[in-house]
Amino acid sequence: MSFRIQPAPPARLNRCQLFGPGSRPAIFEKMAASEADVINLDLEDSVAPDDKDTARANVIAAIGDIDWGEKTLSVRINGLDTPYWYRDVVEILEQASDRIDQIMIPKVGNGGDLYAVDALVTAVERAKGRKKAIGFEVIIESAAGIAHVEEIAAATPRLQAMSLGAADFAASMGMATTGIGGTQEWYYMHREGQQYWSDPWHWAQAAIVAACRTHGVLPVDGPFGDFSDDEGFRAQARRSATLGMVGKWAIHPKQVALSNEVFTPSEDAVSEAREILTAMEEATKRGEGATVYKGRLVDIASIKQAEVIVRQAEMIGL
Ligand SMILES: CCC(=O)SCCNC(=O)CCNC(=O)[C@H](O)C(C)(C)COP(=O)(O)OP(=O)(O)OC[C@H]1O[C@@H](n2cnc3c(N)ncnc32)[C@H](O)[C@@H]1OP(=O)(O)O
Ligand SMILES: O=CC(=O)O
Ligand SMILES: [Mg+2]
Repeated sequence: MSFRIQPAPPARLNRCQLFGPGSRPAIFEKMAASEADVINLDLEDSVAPDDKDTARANVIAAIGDIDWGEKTLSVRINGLDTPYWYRDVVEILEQASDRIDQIMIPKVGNGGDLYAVDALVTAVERAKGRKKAIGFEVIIESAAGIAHVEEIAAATPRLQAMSLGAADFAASMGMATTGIGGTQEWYYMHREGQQYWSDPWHWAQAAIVAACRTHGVLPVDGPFGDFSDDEGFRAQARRSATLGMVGKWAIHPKQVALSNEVFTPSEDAVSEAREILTAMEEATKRGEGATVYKGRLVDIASIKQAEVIVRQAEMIGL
């Protein structure tokens, strides 16, 4: 046990991040009207190379012109391996209104990548006298990214959130699939004529959650490509929530309600968590560190578990 106290992540909702291409301004108002906690206007992979300049201009205008309500507003810039990213950073910070909350940096490979973006962002913010320091979020979506995940989580105090990007991750790892998240046909165990599907994303998700929790960053599950498969999305999101992730991307508006459903604790879960806290308060008054709740052990660790759910419920206002 370290003497260091685990830092709290940013106290804001991140149950669903809705993405939309910066080259498709007709959907921006629809994104703003959605129930997503976070909006990601994309300049990266959903925008064709010839549209990069127009998309950047659309996004810069939309940041100030559209009423984004209480949402966290984020722009996904292009990767550091492209000729576009520095202009994304410079033009957004020179021209966009203070309504932007964060930029998302894709395909981060090590802590030095974030140092480089931080240096550029800091210089432009100072030059323009911007009062609101912009936050960062990153996507772990390469072999290098997952190999250096803890260094990345620790790289800058600007970092708020970290997502697993299953599509690029699979490509970078050489995984034999074109599926984006969810169950993979060939990833199964075989016993006595039966197949049992396992979860190829689990180990990377667990590494991301551990790095994020160590450094006070929000861990988020990325895209689930088959937006016709609601049950597949739910199952993926439930596994992520169980592992400690706080939310998931929506790459189509119909995934927003599914994600909010999974990452909002149910009434039963919240009542049970509150009852555990009460049971432990009473146990503490009796001088006991452990007691029985509904026929099972609860102890001081149960207080911390229950507090995770109660804190989330309080943020949502349940
Ligand atoms: C996989 C790796 C990644 O990097 S994922 C992150 C980057 N990708 C993206 O940002 C893609 C985001 N999604 C989209 O571009 C679109 O949703 C795609 C998947 C192309 C589907 O668009 P479309 O064919 O218009 O869908 P649809 O006809 O079913 O739309 C129904 C109504 O919803 C709207 N809509 C569509 N997409 C969005 C969105 N992202 N946000 C908000 N609204 C959206 C459509 O305009 C349509 O609205 P209406 O009913 O006509 O009023
Ligand atoms: O950017 C996201 C991904 O899955 O790739
Ligand atoms: Mg990607």
